[in-house]
Amino acid sequence: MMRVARLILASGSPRRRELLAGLGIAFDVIVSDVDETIKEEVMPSEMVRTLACRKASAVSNTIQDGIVVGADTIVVLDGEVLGKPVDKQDAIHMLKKLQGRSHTVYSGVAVIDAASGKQLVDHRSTLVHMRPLTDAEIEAYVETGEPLDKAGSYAIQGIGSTIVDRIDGDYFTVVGLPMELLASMLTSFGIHVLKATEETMR
Ligand SMILES: Cc1cn([C@H]2C[C@H](O)[C@@H](COP(=O)(O)OP(=O)(O)OP(=O)(O)O)O2)c(=O)[nH]c1=O
Repeated sequence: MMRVARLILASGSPRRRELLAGLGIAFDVIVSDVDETIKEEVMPSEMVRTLACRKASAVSNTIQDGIVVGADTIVVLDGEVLGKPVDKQDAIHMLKKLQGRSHTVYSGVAVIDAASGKQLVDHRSTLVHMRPLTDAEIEAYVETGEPLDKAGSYAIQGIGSTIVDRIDGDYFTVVGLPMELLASMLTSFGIHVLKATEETMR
């Protein structure tokens, strides 16, 4: 039988958990409390890479063995970084800025082998075109509660699907975990998604 190293998702995001579960590979979830502030001015790509590494290493530092995956997602409009809203007012404010315009979603992924310390980090970005929204629509959307734990205050996979006109790029990057990128990174750590799936189906 093929040896599959213990895979660990260093994320409290239910979306990331569901996406990884969709690959059919067993994994554990270990969530750590990391400081998500970055002091220096950095490019958005650098920001999501740094935070993904911070999340993965916070977990890999606490274990001896395992392949740890961390990720981070931000929304960027005209150079302004929109993270998760602090409250409903903040969510309304973000959506008023995003409506009727295009923005870029950046997702960083870091994979660390806790035993060897080997580390890979990369990112993807996707352009999202949001349709124009009335103030009443924005308020109704925020009242659903869906925007409150999402970068940019919307979820493309949920009710937010009705406010996105179209995207240019990878859908999973917007949801928070670029799957094609992750699978290719895992290959470098000996975890072959398609081969592993074949094994489990036998
Ligand atoms: C834009 C967008 C973001 N999101 C979510 C994905 C992430 O959970 C969240 C961005 O916040 P993150 O700080 O990247 O992640 P998190 O705090 O939820 O989880 P963790 O740090 O433990 O991994 O926004 C969606 O679910 N759908 C979307 O369309």
